Amino acid sequence: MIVKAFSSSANLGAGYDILALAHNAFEDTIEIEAKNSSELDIKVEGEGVPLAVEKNSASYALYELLREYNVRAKVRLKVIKGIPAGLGLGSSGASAAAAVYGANELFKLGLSRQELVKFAMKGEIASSGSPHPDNVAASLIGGVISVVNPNSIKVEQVPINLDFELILIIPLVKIEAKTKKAREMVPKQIEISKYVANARYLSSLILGFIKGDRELIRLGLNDDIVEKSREPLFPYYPKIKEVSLLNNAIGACVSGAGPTIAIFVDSMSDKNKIIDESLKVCKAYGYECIYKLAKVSGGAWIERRD
Ligand SMILES: Nc1ncnc2c1ncn2[C@@H]1O[C@H](COP(=O)(O)OP(=O)(O)O)[C@@H](O)[C@H]1O
Ligand SMILES: N[C@@H](CCOP(=O)(O)O)C(=O)O
Repeated sequence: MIVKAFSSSANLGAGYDILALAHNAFEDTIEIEAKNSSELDIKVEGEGVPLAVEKNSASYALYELLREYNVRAKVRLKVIKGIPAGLGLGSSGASAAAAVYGANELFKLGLSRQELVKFAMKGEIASSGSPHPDNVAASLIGGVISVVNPNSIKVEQVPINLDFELILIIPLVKIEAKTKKAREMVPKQIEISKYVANARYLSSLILGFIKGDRELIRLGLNDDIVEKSREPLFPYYPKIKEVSLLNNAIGACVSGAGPTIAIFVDSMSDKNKIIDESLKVCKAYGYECIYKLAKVSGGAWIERRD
């Protein structure tokens, strides 16, 4: 069986560990097949990813799912990366999402996409040390998702009533254990005024998506807490955001834990100028960046069943 899942941008605006968006910028592919066996055994194959079951987000998630449902089988799991890892594009989350989605079909477990989030998110323990559900939920379910409850895992799709696309500004860097480091940078305590400002942004962003209100989305694509605390990882971000807004972008935010920047644009935005100016900002800060256009995408899918 061949399964695919798209990349994602998490932490939209002030939606840290809450709001994420699946997009068709890149996709991961998982090959999964199983033979009968008296016990569960998973063999990981792939290039450029850890091959130890407990170190690969896809096999870690798969193991948790199959153990929970007492599946005894010899499973071959091949991870074929299309999403560059460590750049804030939900790379670890996408293959975990594809792995559990494929296993659910292969072993006829009958779980919903929402129910599979609980297992896919465990895969993020392998990649970042924390089971954050946002990326995997977006890659599993598609669209824009909001993690309403991380414990009972309640995830809802946010209706999107504005036509927009993304310009992803992607620095070609390698930050070892990037998301793990980025999560350690988030403050444990904040002033109430910062909480209220971020709650306003989040409210504005979600209302903007639902009402299709460009101005509300622009107001909502801000974060005074997490993005600010992680800025040393992407010093070019404030300037990229400034030049994007000057050229009539809807707004911009850090994609996941970065270093990629997601710029929301529509027919009113000067896309070419935003791309040119943003790449110049990258250079000015000493980074080599590429850009990728993307649209909101669907969730994981079965490419081939046999
Ligand atoms: N299946 C996988 N796909 C991508 N990265 C993985 C996978 N399994 C484990 N990893 C590890 O996770 C890290 C990348 O994940 P992360 O830091 O969350 O960045 P991102 O999700 O932005 O790609 C890398 O260190 C990589 O070795
Ligand atoms: N909410 C997470 C999102 C990480 O996204 P990634 O694409 O950078 O892995 C976090 O900010 O830790």
